[in-house]
Amino acid sequence: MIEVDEVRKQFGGVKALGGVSFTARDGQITALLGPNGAGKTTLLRTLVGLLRRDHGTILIDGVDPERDPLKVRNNIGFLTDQFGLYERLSTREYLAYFGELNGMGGRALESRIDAVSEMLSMDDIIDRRCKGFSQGQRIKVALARTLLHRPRHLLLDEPSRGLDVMSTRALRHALSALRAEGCCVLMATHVMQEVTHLCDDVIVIAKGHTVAQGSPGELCRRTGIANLEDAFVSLVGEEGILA
Ligand SMILES: Nc1ncnc2c1ncn2[C@@H]1O[C@H](COP(=O)(O)OP(=O)(O)OP(=O)(O)O)[C@@H](O)[C@H]1O
Repeated sequence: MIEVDEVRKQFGGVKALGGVSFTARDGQITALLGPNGAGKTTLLRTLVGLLRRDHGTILIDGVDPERDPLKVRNNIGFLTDQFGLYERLSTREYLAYFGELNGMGGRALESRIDAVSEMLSMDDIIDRRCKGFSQGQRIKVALARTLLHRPRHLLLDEPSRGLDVMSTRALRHALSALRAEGCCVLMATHVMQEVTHLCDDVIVIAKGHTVAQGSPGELCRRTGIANLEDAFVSLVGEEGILA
């Protein structure tokens, strides 16, 4: 479970997070929805301890990432918006390398690589060198790396960007399977269809503040608007969209 209370973060004069509070539960996929610049990436980076917050409380299964970063990182998979692949390595070699860094090895690592490759439909790229991979192929490899050590918490920054229809479906199936295993998934996205069909809970943030939290149905009921996209626009306001 991820518990966030009144988290603030400022970069010089830019207030990226002005007071974000929410709870993301185990066995649920929680969407982080917000206009460009709302603070989603900053929030995810702060949750994994890559950025220090200025104010507020963060607990990942009761552990503060600033107090015990190693414990929290062992318990989290983070798909960032910036990732580097090692172009001279094949996907399998790349995953084996990061698996070993996470303390995995031997047959267990080999079969986990096979399982993740199957989960994300990566047969065509698993034994190819990463050099020249398309954006969608690169995201798949990064996602596979994120899932390798079976993290209890999964933080994803726009995971479906650049993915084709089949890969998007594979991603949805993978996330549904992880939810069924009790994983806590927190996912920043701009794809409303994904939120409607996949997510149990939605956190709406605008200008660094939590505006609302609830299921897609609850947000529609609260705003009196049947369509989630229109409900979202109503919650953040035109000002939020243009910020
Ligand atoms: N390292 C940084 N230095 C200065 N400003 C930053 C830094 N990182 C983020 N910001 C600013 O903080 C605000 C929030 O940015 P953030 O990337 O978290 O938004 P986002 O919700 O992820 O946006 P998008 O949907 O466009 O990816 C923006 O105004 C951004 O310019």
